[in-house]
Amino acid sequence: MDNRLPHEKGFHVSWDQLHRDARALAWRLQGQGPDEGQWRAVVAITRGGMAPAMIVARELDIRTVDTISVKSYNHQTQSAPRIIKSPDPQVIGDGTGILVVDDLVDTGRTLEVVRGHMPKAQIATVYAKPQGRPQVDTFITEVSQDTWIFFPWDMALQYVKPYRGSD
Ligand SMILES: O=P(O)(O)OC[C@H]1O[C@H](OP(=O)(O)OP(=O)(O)O)[C@H](O)[C@@H]1O
Ligand code: HPA
Ligand SMILES: [Mg+2]
Repeated sequence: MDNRLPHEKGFHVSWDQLHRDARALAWRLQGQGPDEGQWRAVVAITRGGMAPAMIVARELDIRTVDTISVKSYNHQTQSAPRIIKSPDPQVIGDGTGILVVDDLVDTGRTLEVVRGHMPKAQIATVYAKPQGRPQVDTFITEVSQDTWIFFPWDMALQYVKPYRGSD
């Protein structure tokens, strides 16, 4: 057990679970926006933030949705994050009234870059690891730092061998 690689400690999230957790995030966020509880727009951090951002925008009735693309991981290896697509500056301004949504925060480096771009935005993720927690304003479920979260868009159903048996 202890000789497993860190990413082999897996937290596997189904579409159903993701939908439930993103809805729980929307429930937690409702009424917290700066303008009578509402936000002007949602900005999804692509690509993983797009599914939860859609669900949150639907629940909170936010019709303006933009994206920011931050590239840092190649599979499970991280390099210096950089913005490869910015949201419309006329929509986001300094981030006031903007709700930024991502699937998870791990080291927090992605959100650090996003915060630099929109200092006044509120940042929400569905899942959070301890190292990245200070970068998030609102999240739903915390998982340990040595757990790798597997999302439904990265998985497929497949046969699993029984614990006992010849093959
Ligand atoms: O807190 P950090 O250590 O910076 O990691 C968190 C980020 O890493 C993943 O995105 P990734 O860069 O893999 O791109 P993707 O969303 O397109 O899969 C995840 O969706 C977060 O955006
Ligand atoms: O645990 C994770 N799962 C998927 N993508 C990620 N990007 C950083 N950490 C993770
Ligand atoms: Mg991402």
